[in-house]
Amino acid sequence: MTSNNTQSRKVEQSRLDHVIGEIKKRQQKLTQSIKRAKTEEKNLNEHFYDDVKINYVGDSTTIETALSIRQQQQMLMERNNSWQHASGRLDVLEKLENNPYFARVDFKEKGEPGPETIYIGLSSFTNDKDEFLVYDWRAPISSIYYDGKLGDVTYNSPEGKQDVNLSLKRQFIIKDGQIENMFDTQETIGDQMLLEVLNEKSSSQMKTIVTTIQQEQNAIIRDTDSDLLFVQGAAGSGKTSAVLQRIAYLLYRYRGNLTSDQVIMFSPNQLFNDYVQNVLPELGEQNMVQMTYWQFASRRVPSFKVQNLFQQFEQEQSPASEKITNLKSSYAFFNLLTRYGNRLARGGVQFRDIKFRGEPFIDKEKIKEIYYGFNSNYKLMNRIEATKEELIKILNRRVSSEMKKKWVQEMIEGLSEEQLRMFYQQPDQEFESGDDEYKFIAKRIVTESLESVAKYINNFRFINFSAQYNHFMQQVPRIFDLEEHGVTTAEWQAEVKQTLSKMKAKELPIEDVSCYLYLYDLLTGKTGERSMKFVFIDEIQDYTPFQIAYLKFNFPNARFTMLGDLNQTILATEPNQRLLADISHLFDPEKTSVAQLTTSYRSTKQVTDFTRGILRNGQKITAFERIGPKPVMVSCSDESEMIDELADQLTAQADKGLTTAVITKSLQESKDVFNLLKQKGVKSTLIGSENQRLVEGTLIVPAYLAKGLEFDSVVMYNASDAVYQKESERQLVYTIASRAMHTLAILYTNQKSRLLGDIDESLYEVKI
Ligand SMILES: Nc1ncnc2c1ncn2[C@@H]1O[C@H](COP(=O)(O)OP(=O)(O)OP(=O)(O)O)[C@@H](O)[C@H]1O
Repeated sequence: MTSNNTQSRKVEQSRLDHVIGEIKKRQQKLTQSIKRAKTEEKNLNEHFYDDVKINYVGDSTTIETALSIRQQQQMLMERNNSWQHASGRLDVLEKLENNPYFARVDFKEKGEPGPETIYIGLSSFTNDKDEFLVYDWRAPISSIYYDGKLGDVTYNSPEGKQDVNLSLKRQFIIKDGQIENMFDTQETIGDQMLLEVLNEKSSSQMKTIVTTIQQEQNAIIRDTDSDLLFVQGAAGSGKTSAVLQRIAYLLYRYRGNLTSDQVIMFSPNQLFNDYVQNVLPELGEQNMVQMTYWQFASRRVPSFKVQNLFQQFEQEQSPASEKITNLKSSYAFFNLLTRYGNRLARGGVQFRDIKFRGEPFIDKEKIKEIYYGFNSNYKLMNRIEATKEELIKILNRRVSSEMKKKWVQEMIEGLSEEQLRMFYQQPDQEFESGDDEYKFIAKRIVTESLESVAKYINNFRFINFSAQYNHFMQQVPRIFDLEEHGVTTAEWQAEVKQTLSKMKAKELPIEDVSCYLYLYDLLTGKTGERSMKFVFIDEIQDYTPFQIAYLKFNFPNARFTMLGDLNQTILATEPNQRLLADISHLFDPEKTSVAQLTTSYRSTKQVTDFTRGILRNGQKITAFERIGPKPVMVSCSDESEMIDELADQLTAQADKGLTTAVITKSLQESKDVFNLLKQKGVKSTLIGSENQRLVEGTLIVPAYLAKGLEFDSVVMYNASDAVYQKESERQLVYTIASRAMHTLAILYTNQKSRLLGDIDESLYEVKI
């Protein structure tokens, strides 16, 4: 129902004018107080020492001086904090000024007399009398806007569940301080508003969805009970959107106890990081920490080159090595490593000599004796710490014997007067005798030289981690039933050989890097990043159970939100089938929630109905009623016709100012298409690496980089049967096609991929 009744619109506009007036007044006040605080800070800085009582006589006065300095510093800091806080607030007000709110709800609380009216916007705003003119969309009461139909509704407040009766729900579209449109709605969030939002063009940056959050999404956003919140959602159902608003919600809900650096989000690739980076700032919050699993793992092993996304996607694996990759990625393998780690308390740790000046200094036999000399109930962590302490003690004891060595004598003899003086504590240092001076210098030389050894010990370099990983792999057939996982001992041995030669060449396959890091952590007693409170993992279907278990181990105090679409696995690895079952072992079932999002908002009904047809055992996917053209399948006689067809389509799209992505299977094919188009004078941008930025216009992008993104129009290039044949590629085909918002074209030569064969013919047009 639309409420464009002129009278009520006038009333709303005049209320809006009033609120904007108040916001402007507040802005002025804040600007002045920032100015004042800045001037005060400047003055304080300039006259810092004027007000500090400096007195160098006697101990007590020095303390007084220090106190006085501290007080000055504190004042400075307070001024600084206050203007920084005020300027943060000013940023928010700037956002509110043009568009202070997007909704109004009227409701009556049980037992209260008249109905109350509240307005909901991006952030709260109160007038000088502390009356709320706007409520933050994250406030407990705002939930009724997203959750309830008119009538009785319940919401969660800090005091518990509250019942209210909702009598009006009004949505506004406000631009530059003017109400452009307003609707009254009975429903949770009126389709009309949603339609307006969804009909907009795509952009290279994701937008916020606060004005149209859907009820199921609201439940995900506001969940504060679960240790694990697992969101399964169809392509385009708003998983990523919901989760970004969830982060904003959590930062609001736990303000004071949670900062954005205690929230981390793992994303599928760096392109995606760029795509979502504006959402939180638009909501007035700072971005969380964001990285890919590859970045997370490879920064910890700087001496290795970790296999990247491109290599993973484009590698051809033999069936045997595929089986082994699956095994190494499994939860069973994670448990095996844990068991192996426990056994190391009894024997098997691989030590390395500690050398000094190229000579063995403490040999590995000695280190082993120390390490295993401690009480048998010592855990690995205590054992290594105690060993470290013992080795440092040995090091300290060796200083005096080392001082008598010939190299020290030679070194001192070779020093000029000036160089010698550099070792003095103070330039005019005096010694009782030449012998004293010699001893002093010798001690300094030796301690300085031994510093590198101390560092070596402190960094646990006396353990040879590569050899340890090798030892583990050699042990596997003895401590694990390989046959049960369909792997023969011979296959395993061949794999070990290959991994070792890769490690010699300083390369680590992605599945090995997690094992390697976990083993490292077990041995050194590293217990992860304990300060991280919330971990978000997007596209969870592309993670292996091992990686998830390792992330859980690495963030022991965090609550997890995992989002995924089990229909969109881009890397066709088998353990994903058991992903949910494996994950559930890691969390308390009482504290685990599973949410489903089934409506696809990204694509038109025609595109969604078509893409659903690609899936065999697809989860339930409902199309949102937004109408567009049917997808088109274009059969071309050969490659050159396919490029001609593509060029025609792109030219037509570009005229409409739409962003089109041409998605190919491999990077090489993207490069070829890009060059061929260039020859034809068609402008496009090749997205060949994760480090690029998304731009408007025509993009050529390989499938594995299109993950999580969306475009007005998608052309799936070369969807021929020769290219997409394997059943395991069905989800990849689905992922590609489901990137389209408004139009989708599929080009192929000869025969279209068999994976597109089951789609009902009424769902697409054919062009020959
Ligand atoms: N409640 C909503 N209101 C308006 N737009 C929405 C809403 N929910 C989702 N959308 C839009 O739908 C599109 C898809 O959302 P999003 O990328 O979050 O989906 P996803 O589930 O993460 O998709 P995929 O798994 O395919 O990457 C985005 O353009 C988003 O803005």
